[in-house]
Amino acid sequence: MALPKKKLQGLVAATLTPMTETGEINFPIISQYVDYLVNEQGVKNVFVNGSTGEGLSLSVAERRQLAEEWVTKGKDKLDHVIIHVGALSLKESQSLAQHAAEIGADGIAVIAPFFFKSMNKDGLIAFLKEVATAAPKVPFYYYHIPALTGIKIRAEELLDGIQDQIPTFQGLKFSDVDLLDFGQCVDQNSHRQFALLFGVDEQLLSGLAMGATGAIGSTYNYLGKKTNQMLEAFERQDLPLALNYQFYIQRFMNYVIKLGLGVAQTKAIMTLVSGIQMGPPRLPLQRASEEFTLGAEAKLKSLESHCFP
Ligand SMILES: CC(=O)N[C@@H]([C@@H](O)[C@H](O)[C@H](O)CO)[C@@H](O)CC(=O)C(=O)O
Repeated sequence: MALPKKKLQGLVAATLTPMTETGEINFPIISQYVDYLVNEQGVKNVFVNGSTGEGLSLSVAERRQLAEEWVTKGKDKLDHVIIHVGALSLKESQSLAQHAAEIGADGIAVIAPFFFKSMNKDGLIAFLKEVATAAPKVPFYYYHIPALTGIKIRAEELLDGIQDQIPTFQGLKFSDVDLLDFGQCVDQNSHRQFALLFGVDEQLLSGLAMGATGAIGSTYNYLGKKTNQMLEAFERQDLPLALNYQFYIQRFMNYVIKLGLGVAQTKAIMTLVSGIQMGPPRLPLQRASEEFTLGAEAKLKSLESHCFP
Protein backbone atom coordinates (compact mmCIF):
# COMPACT_ATOMS: atom_id res chain seq x y z
CA MET A 1 0.00 0.00 0.00
CA ALA A 2 1.20 3.55 -0.77
CA LEU A 3 1.72 5.53 2.38
CA PRO A 4 2.57 9.22 2.44
CA LYS A 5 6.16 9.86 3.56
CA LYS A 6 4.62 12.09 6.23
CA LYS A 7 0.93 12.45 7.10
CA LEU A 8 -0.76 15.16 5.07
CA GLN A 9 -2.12 17.58 7.63
CA GLY A 10 -2.35 21.28 8.37
CA LEU A 11 -2.76 23.74 5.55
CA VAL A 12 -2.35 22.98 1.87
CA ALA A 13 -2.31 25.95 -0.51
CA ALA A 14 -4.32 25.41 -3.70
CA THR A 15 -1.77 27.14 -5.87
CA LEU A 16 -2.48 29.72 -8.53
CA THR A 17 -0.86 29.36 -11.91
CA PRO A 18 1.19 32.49 -12.59
CA MET A 19 0.79 33.72 -16.14
CA THR A 20 2.44 36.31 -18.32
CA GLU A 21 0.48 39.15 -19.88
CA THR A 22 0.26 37.04 -23.05
CA GLY A 23 -1.33 34.13 -21.21
CA GLU A 24 1.66 31.78 -21.02
CA ILE A 25 2.60 30.07 -17.77
CA ASN A 26 5.23 32.12 -15.97
CA PHE A 27 7.39 29.22 -14.80
CA PRO A 28 10.29 31.23 -13.29
CA ILE A 29 7.89 32.60 -10.64
CA ILE A 30 7.44 29.19 -9.00
CA SER A 31 10.68 29.28 -7.08
CA GLN A 32 9.78 32.65 -5.52
CA TYR A 33 6.24 31.36 -4.89
CA VAL A 34 7.55 28.34 -2.94
CA ASP A 35 9.73 30.58 -0.75
CA TYR A 36 6.87 32.98 -0.13
CA LEU A 37 4.49 30.21 1.00
CA VAL A 38 7.04 28.64 3.30
CA ASN A 39 8.66 31.75 4.75
CA GLU A 40 5.83 34.29 4.82
CA GLN A 41 2.72 32.14 5.20
CA GLY A 42 4.11 29.09 7.02
CA VAL A 43 2.47 26.78 4.46
CA LYS A 44 4.51 23.75 3.42
CA ASN A 45 2.01 21.77 1.37
CA VAL A 46 0.67 22.58 -2.09
CA PHE A 47 -2.11 21.35 -4.32
CA VAL A 48 -1.11 21.99 -7.93
CA ASN A 49 -3.27 22.16 -11.08
CA GLY A 50 -6.54 22.24 -9.13
CA SER A 51 -9.45 24.65 -9.58
CA THR A 52 -7.52 27.65 -8.27
CA GLY A 53 -4.60 26.60 -10.48
CA GLU A 54 -6.83 26.58 -13.59
CA GLY A 55 -5.73 22.98 -14.13
CA LEU A 56 -8.61 22.17 -16.45
CA SER A 57 -7.76 25.22 -18.60
CA LEU A 58 -4.17 24.06 -19.16
CA SER A 59 -2.95 21.64 -21.80
CA VAL A 60 -1.62 18.27 -20.68
CA ALA A 61 1.90 19.38 -21.61
CA GLU A 62 1.54 22.52 -19.50
CA ARG A 63 0.18 20.54 -16.57
CA ARG A 64 3.14 18.18 -16.70
CA GLN A 65 5.66 21.00 -16.90
CA LEU A 66 4.04 22.89 -14.05
CA ALA A 67 3.87 19.79 -11.85
CA GLU A 68 7.56 19.21 -12.50
CA GLU A 69 8.41 22.79 -11.63
CA TRP A 70 6.63 22.59 -8.27
CA VAL A 71 8.24 19.24 -7.39
CA THR A 72 11.70 20.47 -8.38
CA LYS A 73 11.50 23.89 -6.76
CA GLY A 74 9.75 22.52 -3.68
CA LYS A 75 12.42 19.87 -3.02
CA ASP A 76 13.67 20.09 0.59
CA LYS A 77 11.35 23.05 1.20
CA LEU A 78 7.83 21.67 0.87
CA ASP A 79 6.47 18.66 2.77
CA HIS A 80 3.86 17.61 0.22
CA VAL A 81 3.34 18.41 -3.43
CA ILE A 82 -0.03 16.98 -4.44
CA ILE A 83 -0.82 17.05 -8.14
CA HIS A 84 -4.38 17.22 -9.36
CA VAL A 85 -4.52 14.88 -12.36
CA GLY A 86 -8.27 14.85 -12.97
CA ALA A 87 -9.41 15.31 -16.57
CA LEU A 88 -12.44 14.55 -18.71
CA SER A 89 -10.44 11.93 -20.61
CA LEU A 90 -9.42 8.86 -18.64
CA LYS A 91 -6.33 8.46 -20.83
CA GLU A 92 -5.17 12.00 -20.09
CA SER A 93 -5.80 11.52 -16.41
CA GLN A 94 -3.82 8.27 -16.39
CA SER A 95 -0.91 9.79 -18.26
CA LEU A 96 -0.83 12.72 -15.80
CA ALA A 97 -0.95 10.26 -12.88
CA GLN A 98 1.91 8.25 -14.34
CA HIS A 99 3.89 11.42 -14.88
CA ALA A 100 3.25 12.55 -11.28
CA ALA A 101 4.66 9.22 -10.11
CA GLU A 102 7.73 9.58 -12.34
CA ILE A 103 8.61 13.03 -11.03
CA GLY A 104 8.19 11.97 -7.40
CA ALA A 105 5.00 13.83 -6.45
CA ASP A 106 3.77 13.11 -2.93
CA GLY A 107 0.21 12.44 -3.98
CA ILE A 108 -2.33 12.70 -6.74
CA ALA A 109 -5.90 13.94 -6.58
CA VAL A 110 -8.77 13.43 -8.97
CA ILE A 111 -11.97 15.36 -9.53
CA ALA A 112 -15.10 13.59 -10.85
CA PRO A 113 -15.44 13.92 -14.65
CA PHE A 114 -18.11 16.55 -15.22
CA PHE A 115 -19.12 16.50 -18.92
CA PHE A 116 -20.21 12.91 -19.29
CA LYS A 117 -21.11 12.34 -15.67
CA SER A 118 -21.33 9.19 -13.64
CA MET A 119 -24.65 9.30 -11.83
CA ASN A 120 -23.75 6.48 -9.48
CA LYS A 121 -20.92 5.50 -7.22
CA ASP A 122 -19.87 2.45 -9.27
CA GLY A 123 -19.06 4.43 -12.42
CA LEU A 124 -17.15 7.08 -10.52
CA ILE A 125 -15.17 4.56 -8.48
CA ALA A 126 -14.33 2.64 -11.66
CA PHE A 127 -12.91 5.84 -13.22
CA LEU A 128 -10.94 6.77 -10.08
CA LYS A 129 -9.58 3.23 -9.80
CA GLU A 130 -8.28 3.27 -13.37
CA VAL A 131 -6.46 6.54 -12.69
CA ALA A 132 -5.04 5.36 -9.36
CA THR A 133 -3.78 2.17 -11.01
CA ALA A 134 -1.61 4.26 -13.32
CA ALA A 135 0.34 5.43 -10.26
CA PRO A 136 0.21 2.38 -7.99
CA LYS A 137 2.69 3.67 -5.42
CA VAL A 138 1.39 7.20 -5.10
CA PRO A 139 -1.10 8.21 -2.38
CA PHE A 140 -4.47 8.97 -3.95
CA TYR A 141 -6.96 11.65 -2.86
CA TYR A 142 -10.50 12.14 -4.13
CA TYR A 143 -11.39 15.77 -4.83
CA HIS A 144 -15.05 16.34 -3.94
CA ILE A 145 -16.36 19.66 -5.28
CA PRO A 146 -20.01 19.16 -6.25
CA ALA A 147 -20.73 22.84 -6.93
CA LEU A 148 -18.23 22.79 -9.81
CA THR A 149 -18.61 19.21 -11.07
CA GLY A 150 -22.37 18.86 -10.66
CA ILE A 151 -21.73 15.36 -9.27
CA LYS A 152 -24.02 14.91 -6.31
CA ILE A 153 -22.73 11.53 -5.10
CA ARG A 154 -22.21 12.09 -1.40
CA ALA A 155 -18.66 11.86 -0.12
CA GLU A 156 -19.70 9.53 2.71
CA GLU A 157 -21.13 7.11 0.15
CA LEU A 158 -18.00 7.26 -1.98
CA LEU A 159 -15.71 6.70 1.00
CA ASP A 160 -17.55 3.59 2.14
CA GLY A 161 -15.29 0.66 1.20
CA ILE A 162 -13.15 2.76 -1.16
CA GLN A 163 -9.82 1.33 0.00
CA ASP A 164 -10.96 -2.17 -1.07
CA GLN A 165 -11.23 -0.79 -4.61
CA ILE A 166 -8.38 1.73 -4.51
CA PRO A 167 -5.64 0.49 -2.16
CA THR A 168 -3.68 3.74 -2.55
CA PHE A 169 -6.61 5.83 -1.30
CA GLN A 170 -5.36 8.17 1.41
CA GLY A 171 -7.96 10.86 1.76
CA LEU A 172 -10.53 13.31 0.63
CA LYS A 173 -10.51 16.96 -0.30
CA PHE A 174 -13.98 18.07 0.76
CA SER A 175 -14.94 21.33 -0.99
CA ASP A 176 -18.56 21.54 0.06
CA VAL A 177 -20.65 23.16 2.78
CA ASP A 178 -22.61 20.00 3.66
CA LEU A 179 -21.35 19.40 7.18
CA LEU A 180 -23.64 16.40 7.61
CA ASP A 181 -21.88 14.67 4.73
CA PHE A 182 -18.46 15.73 6.03
CA GLY A 183 -19.32 14.62 9.58
CA GLN A 184 -20.33 11.20 8.27
CA CYS A 185 -16.97 10.90 6.50
CA VAL A 186 -15.22 11.68 9.79
CA ASP A 187 -17.44 9.20 11.60
CA GLN A 188 -16.45 6.47 9.12
CA ASN A 189 -12.79 7.37 9.57
CA SER A 190 -12.72 6.36 13.23
CA HIS A 191 -9.18 4.99 13.02
CA ARG A 192 -8.09 8.30 11.47
CA GLN A 193 -6.38 6.43 8.66
CA PHE A 194 -7.42 8.97 6.01
CA ALA A 195 -6.64 12.65 5.59
CA LEU A 196 -9.96 14.54 5.56
CA LEU A 197 -9.12 17.93 4.17
CA PHE A 198 -11.71 20.67 4.40
CA GLY A 199 -12.02 22.93 1.35
CA VAL A 200 -14.27 25.83 2.32
CA ASP A 201 -11.76 28.19 3.85
CA GLU A 202 -14.21 30.70 5.33
CA GLN A 203 -15.87 27.85 7.28
CA LEU A 204 -12.75 25.95 8.31
CA LEU A 205 -13.37 26.27 12.04
CA SER A 206 -16.64 24.34 11.64
CA GLY A 207 -14.74 21.74 9.62
CA LEU A 208 -12.16 21.44 12.40
CA ALA A 209 -14.88 21.02 15.01
CA MET A 210 -16.30 18.18 12.91
CA GLY A 211 -12.89 16.49 12.74
CA ALA A 212 -11.08 17.79 9.65
CA THR A 213 -7.44 16.68 9.73
CA GLY A 214 -6.32 19.59 7.54
CA ALA A 215 -7.46 21.96 4.83
CA ILE A 216 -6.85 22.69 1.17
CA GLY A 217 -7.80 26.09 -0.21
CA SER A 218 -7.06 29.16 -2.23
CA THR A 219 -6.87 31.61 0.67
CA TYR A 220 -3.93 29.82 2.30
CA ASN A 221 -1.82 31.45 -0.40
CA TYR A 222 -2.26 34.82 1.26
CA LEU A 223 -4.04 34.16 4.59
CA GLY A 224 -1.99 31.10 5.53
CA LYS A 225 -0.36 32.78 8.49
CA LYS A 226 -3.66 33.94 10.01
CA THR A 227 -5.25 30.56 9.38
CA ASN A 228 -2.29 28.80 10.99
CA GLN A 229 -2.84 31.01 14.05
CA MET A 230 -6.45 29.86 14.05
CA LEU A 231 -5.34 26.22 13.86
CA GLU A 232 -2.97 26.76 16.79
CA ALA A 233 -5.68 28.43 18.88
CA PHE A 234 -8.07 25.55 18.08
CA GLU A 235 -5.39 23.02 19.03
CA ARG A 236 -4.94 24.79 22.40
CA GLN A 237 -8.74 24.72 22.78
CA ASP A 238 -8.81 28.51 22.85
CA LEU A 239 -12.09 28.78 20.97
CA PRO A 240 -12.63 32.54 21.47
CA LEU A 241 -9.27 33.29 19.85
CA ALA A 242 -9.86 30.73 17.07
CA LEU A 243 -13.23 32.39 16.40
CA ASN A 244 -11.57 35.80 16.31
CA TYR A 245 -9.30 34.56 13.49
CA GLN A 246 -12.17 32.84 11.69
CA PHE A 247 -14.26 36.02 11.86
CA TYR A 248 -11.36 38.07 10.47
CA ILE A 249 -11.12 35.64 7.55
CA GLN A 250 -14.90 35.59 7.11
CA ARG A 251 -15.21 39.37 7.09
CA PHE A 252 -12.69 39.57 4.29
CA MET A 253 -14.12 36.63 2.34
CA ASN A 254 -17.68 37.82 2.77
CA TYR A 255 -16.62 41.17 1.34
CA VAL A 256 -14.81 39.73 -1.70
CA ILE A 257 -17.41 37.01 -2.35
CA LYS A 258 -20.07 39.73 -2.60
CA LEU A 259 -17.88 41.56 -5.14
CA GLY A 260 -17.55 38.32 -7.17
CA LEU A 261 -14.68 36.08 -6.04
CA GLY A 262 -13.14 33.69 -8.56
CA VAL A 263 -9.70 32.66 -9.73
CA ALA A 264 -9.02 36.04 -11.40
CA GLN A 265 -9.83 37.87 -8.18
CA THR A 266 -7.72 35.44 -6.13
CA LYS A 267 -4.82 36.19 -8.47
CA ALA A 268 -5.34 39.91 -7.89
CA ILE A 269 -5.44 39.49 -4.09
CA MET A 270 -2.35 37.26 -4.09
CA THR A 271 -0.43 39.77 -6.23
CA LEU A 272 -1.47 42.54 -3.84
CA VAL A 273 -0.53 40.70 -0.65
CA SER A 274 2.63 38.90 -1.80
CA GLY A 275 3.98 41.28 -4.42
CA ILE A 276 4.41 38.26 -6.72
CA GLN A 277 2.87 38.92 -10.13
CA MET A 278 0.26 36.25 -10.75
CA GLY A 279 -0.85 37.77 -14.03
CA PRO A 280 -4.23 37.36 -15.71
CA PRO A 281 -6.32 34.18 -15.71
CA ARG A 282 -6.78 32.16 -18.88
CA LEU A 283 -9.90 32.72 -20.98
CA PRO A 284 -12.82 32.38 -20.57
CA LEU A 285 -11.99 33.91 -17.17
CA GLN A 286 -11.22 37.60 -17.24
CA ARG A 287 -8.89 39.63 -15.10
CA ALA A 288 -10.21 41.29 -11.94
CA SER A 289 -11.22 44.92 -12.18
CA GLU A 290 -9.10 47.65 -10.65
CA GLU A 291 -12.08 48.52 -8.49
CA PHE A 292 -12.06 45.00 -7.04
CA THR A 293 -8.36 45.16 -6.21
CA LEU A 294 -8.61 48.59 -4.60
CA GLY A 295 -11.60 47.44 -2.57
CA ALA A 296 -9.81 44.29 -1.40
CA GLU A 297 -6.74 46.31 -0.42
CA ALA A 298 -8.79 48.79 1.62
CA LYS A 299 -10.72 45.97 3.31
CA LEU A 300 -7.55 44.14 4.33
CA LYS A 301 -6.07 47.32 5.80
CA SER A 302 -9.17 48.19 7.77
CA LEU A 303 -9.58 44.62 9.09
CA GLU A 304 -5.97 44.50 10.22
CA SER A 305 -6.35 47.62 12.36
CA HIS A 306 -9.78 46.66 13.73
CA CYS A 307 -9.29 42.96 14.47
CA PHE A 308 -5.65 43.00 15.52
CA PRO A 309 -4.89 46.57 16.67
C1 LIG B 1 -14.80 26.68 -5.24
C2 LIG B 1 -13.39 26.92 -4.84
O1 LIG B 1 -12.63 27.47 -5.58
N1 LIG B 1 -13.03 26.51 -3.61
C3 LIG B 1 -11.70 26.70 -3.10
C4 LIG B 1 -11.75 27.44 -1.78
O2 LIG B 1 -10.46 27.61 -1.30
C5 LIG B 1 -12.40 28.81 -1.99
O3 LIG B 1 -11.68 29.54 -2.93
C6 LIG B 1 -12.43 29.59 -0.69
O4 LIG B 1 -13.10 28.85 0.29
C7 LIG B 1 -13.12 30.93 -0.90
O5 LIG B 1 -14.49 30.78 -1.11
C8 LIG B 1 -11.02 25.36 -2.92
O6 LIG B 1 -11.83 24.44 -2.25
C9 LIG B 1 -10.65 24.83 -4.30
C10 LIG B 1 -9.34 24.24 -4.30
O7 LIG B 1 -8.80 23.88 -3.29
C11 LIG B 1 -8.64 24.11 -5.59
O8 LIG B 1 -8.26 25.11 -6.11
O9 LIG B 1 -8.49 23.03 -6.08
